[in-house]
Parts: sequence; C-alpha cells; structure tokens
Amino acid sequence: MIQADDLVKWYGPTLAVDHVSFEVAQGQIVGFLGPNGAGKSTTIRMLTGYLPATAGTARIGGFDVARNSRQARALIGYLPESTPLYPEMRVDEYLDYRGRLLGMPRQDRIARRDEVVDRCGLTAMRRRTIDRLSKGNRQRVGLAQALLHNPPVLILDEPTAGLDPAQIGAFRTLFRELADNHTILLSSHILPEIEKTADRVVMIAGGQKAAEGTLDEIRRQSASGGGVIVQAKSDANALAGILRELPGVASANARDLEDGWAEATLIALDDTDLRELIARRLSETGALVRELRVEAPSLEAFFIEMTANQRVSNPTAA
Ligand SMILES: Nc1ncnc2c1ncn2[C@@H]1O[C@H](COP(=O)(O)OP(=O)(O)OP(=O)(O)O)[C@@H](O)[C@H]1O
Repeated sequence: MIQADDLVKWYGPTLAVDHVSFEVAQGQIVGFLGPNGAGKSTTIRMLTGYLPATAGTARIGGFDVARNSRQARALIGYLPESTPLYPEMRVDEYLDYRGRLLGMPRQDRIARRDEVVDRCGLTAMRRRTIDRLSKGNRQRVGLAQALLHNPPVLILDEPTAGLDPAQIGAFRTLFRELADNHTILLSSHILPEIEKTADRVVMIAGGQKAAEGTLDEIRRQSASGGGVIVQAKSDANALAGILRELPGVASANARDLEDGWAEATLIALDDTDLRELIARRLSETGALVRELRVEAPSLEAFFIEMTANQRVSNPTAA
C-alpha cells in the first residue's frame, strides 16, 4: 500500500536519504525508526508528495506520488512533524476549514468532522480555541485533520514527540484502533514507542536503511553479535580503546562511572564468547575488573549501536 522504491534525496551537498526502499502492506502498522537526522522526515515528505525525490519512486496504493499526485494524496492522511494549526480557531472551526480546503461538500464535511472529533477523543474540547489545548490535544487535532477525508493510509511523523507518558499511552491505543482499518507508517526516534505499537519496523540511520522486519527478526539479526558488559577501573576512553583492539570485536563504547570505574558495552562480530580474552587482556594492562557478563541482545542495544554508527558514517547528520 505504501512503497518506497530506491528513494534518494540530496539537499545541496547533503545526502539526506540514500537509496531507501521498503513497503507497508495493507492493514499493517509499520514503525519507521531512526535517530534524529536519520532522514525519516525527508523520506516521509517524499512519500506524501510534499518533497520531490532526487531519484527513486514513491507509490501509494499503486499511484506514483510524483506522476499521479492527486490520486495518491487522496489516499493519504498525513500528520507532519509540526502541524500548521491556527491557534485562534476553535477545534470545530479548524476542522471545517480543513474540510473546505479539501473540497468536501458541506454535509459530508460536517458528518466527517463529527466522526473524527469523536474518534480522536476531542468531543469535550471541540468549542475550545486551539491555543488553549495541551500539546497532546493539539496532536489529536492534527490527527483529526489527517483523518478527515477518510483516507485508508496514515503517515504520521513523530506523532508523540514531546508528549507525556499518559498522552503517549492514549495515542498508542488510538493507533491500534486505527490499525483495524488503516495502513499506518509511524515514525519515531524512540524505540519503546514503536516496539509496543508496530507489527514491523524499518530502521534508518545516516540516510540508509539499517534493518527491516518484525521486531523478533530484527532482534535475531542483532543477536548475531552478542553484547558483553565490562566494568573496569579505568578511564572510559582508555577502556574502549583496549577493547576495540581485541580480535572478534565489532565495536566497543564506554562511559565513566563513579570513583574511577568505567563501563563498556562491546559487540562481538559473531557468537564467540569473548569474556576470557577480555579478562586476560585487561589483567595484562593492570586494570581491575569488577564485572564481566554477556548481555542478552536487546533491540535497544542494536538501536544504540546503529545510532553511534550513524555519527561516524554521516557526520553531517548530527
Ligand atoms: N531543508 C533542508 N536543507 C538541508 N538539509 C536538510 C533539510 N532538511 C533536512 N536536512 C538534513 O537532512 C538530514 C535528514 O533530516 P531529516 O529531517 O529527514 O531527519 P529525521 O530523521 O526526520 O530527523 P528529526 O527527527 O531530527 O527530524 C539531516 O542531516 C538534516 O540536517
């Protein structure tokens, strides 16, 4: 239903999206996950037809968003990262205005407005002006406008950014309800948000697709290099440096703890248990070790790893 086919976007000298392809099948809710600056908004804006791609094709329901923009857009409900709301308008008034912009006939407009107000939990505040709404409720208004023309596809760019945990929980429930009769692409830079909502995940970092699949599949991919946690009496940089030199180590990152201790997280290239090697090497350097354990691979560790790699490979995407 949503198809990104080899999408590329250059902003002047910056390559923001680098040959990204993925699909969202009808009825699925797919999380589009990546750190800040990964290229999520740029990809989404190409998919929704708001930004021309430098190369590649975006299709919605089979319609090329560049060539058949009207048909493609009619299928999409889009909630941009910051929705242009009019603070002085009342909720009802704003939705009515959006309906007019979409060319909806009056009766249809009113019926749909009432439906989306109810669906998005805005009934109690429909006569309030937008500037008097909390951030969570403003996002509900943004979502309501995206649903107004009853599109089968929803593309939501960081819809829960800046909301409190209770509001995030309410949105999560709403997304699951909407997934019953919508195809949804939902972007976020926060893994737990996606983890609890999406059927599948597309991960992007430094403009490139880093992983794709169900959460279990991605967990298995990340499991190929198991993690080891090391706590040693050392400076964090020195510890990471020593560990990175060891054979079989894909990466090592460390942080300082209290009283001269540091903790490193090391990712192995394969399934080899590196603990003995680590213990020997650290004892050679004279660094005292107080903890050395294999950590069950988590999606979070994979995501952190991916984020760190982005910084190295794409310094422009800070
Ligand atoms: N209009 C623009 N002109 C130049 N560079 C841009 C423009 N918009 C985005 N970029 C750059 O393109 C890259 C991808 O940005 P994008 O906003 O798509 O990422 P994102 O994953 O949505 O991040 P965020 O969550 O921070 O919005 C970044 O390096 C960003 O600085």
